[in-house]
Parts: sequence; C-alpha cells; structure tokens
Amino acid sequence: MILDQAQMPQRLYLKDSELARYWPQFLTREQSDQLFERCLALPWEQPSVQVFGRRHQIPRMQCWLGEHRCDYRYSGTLLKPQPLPSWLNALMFNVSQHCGTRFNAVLANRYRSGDDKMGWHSDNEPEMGQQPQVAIVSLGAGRPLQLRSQDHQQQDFTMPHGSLLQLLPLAQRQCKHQLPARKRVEQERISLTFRYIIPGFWH
Ligand SMILES: O=C(O)CCC(=O)C(=O)O
Ligand SMILES: [Fe+2]
Repeated sequence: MILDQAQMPQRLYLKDSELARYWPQFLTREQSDQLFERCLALPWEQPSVQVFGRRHQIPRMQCWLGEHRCDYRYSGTLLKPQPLPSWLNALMFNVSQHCGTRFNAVLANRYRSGDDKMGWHSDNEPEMGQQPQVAIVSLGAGRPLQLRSQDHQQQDFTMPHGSLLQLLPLAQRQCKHQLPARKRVEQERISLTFRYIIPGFWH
C-alpha cells in the first residue's frame, strides 16, 4: 500500500488501484465541536447481536439514520432508519459532493472510551449494491482506523477531530478495517459513517 500525501485529498493505493481518500482537516474546529454536541443528542442504542450463535451487546453505541426505506441488515437484525435531522442531511450532502458519490444513510458509532471498539470487517452488505460506498467523518478523540489488505499490508489513519475518510468500493472488496481498543483513551469518539443503501431492498 502507498499513501500519496502530496495533494488533498491524500490517496491510498494498492498496486495501481485507489483504495481510499483522506482529508485530515475536512471540518474546522468550530464545525467539528458543534457537530459533536449535536451528535450527543441522537437516539443512541447498544443493541445485542448474534455472532456464531451467541448473543452479546456490541462494544459501542450506535444509531442508524437515513432516507425512507433505507433498511440495513446488521448481524441478524434489520435496522429501520431514524429520520435525518436537517443538520445531518446538510453534512451528508457536503460529504457526497466531496466524495463524488451519493449517500442516503448514516450509521453513527459512539465509542464512549478507549474500551469501546469495532473488530475487523468489510462493509459490503447486499443492500449496498455492487459498488459499496462508505465515507467516515470522525469527531472527538483521535482513534486510529486500520485498513488491511488480504496479503496483510496495513495502513493506519489517525482520524483526528473533523477528518474525513472515503473508503472506495475496492477497499471493501480487497481489505478489512477495524477500530481497535485504545486502553489509555478516556475521551469519547463519534464516527458518522455515510453509506448508500438501495431504497426498498428489504421491502
Ligand atoms: O468508527 C469508525 O471510524 C469505523 C466504523 C466502521 O467501520 C463502520 O461503521 O462500519
Ligand atoms: Fe466499517
């Protein structure tokens, strides 16, 4: 993997193919602070999911929001979207323009401390279509997001307050990513992971 940091956005390549685009300072400090405060008031939940036949609570909080009929199937449960508040809709439009694609839903994740985390996965559920699109806006504590290819090359993104990371469809096909625990982090982190969902896929 090669990260080209010469221009904005920074671009990550695997051989000749682009995997990701990274804007370390997408939002200003003021915008990021205001967004973080607004996100705290979202209807957060900590659902239980079934993994290999056992139920357990996910190690973070989450909230699924989106346009009409953008249901998301996640570890055996079907998430119905909460309506998008106007400030989040405006951010989704802005992120869509930067990424050159259209998002219509967002999975918000809240890591209450460094103990909360998300394990290795790809975001390629069938309702995301053949070219799964995800872009992540990070707020609060800086926590590294790790991207690893099938042949175990790895790139870490530091994801500071107000940064944006676009994972291109190839990154979901060829790599996995995770947000590991960071024992010494006490501050909260919130990520807004914008996605495109085929409306009505599960109807
Ligand atoms: O919190 C993050 O930055 C990553 C979240 C993620 O990978 C996801 O929601 O699928
Ligand atoms: Fe993900």
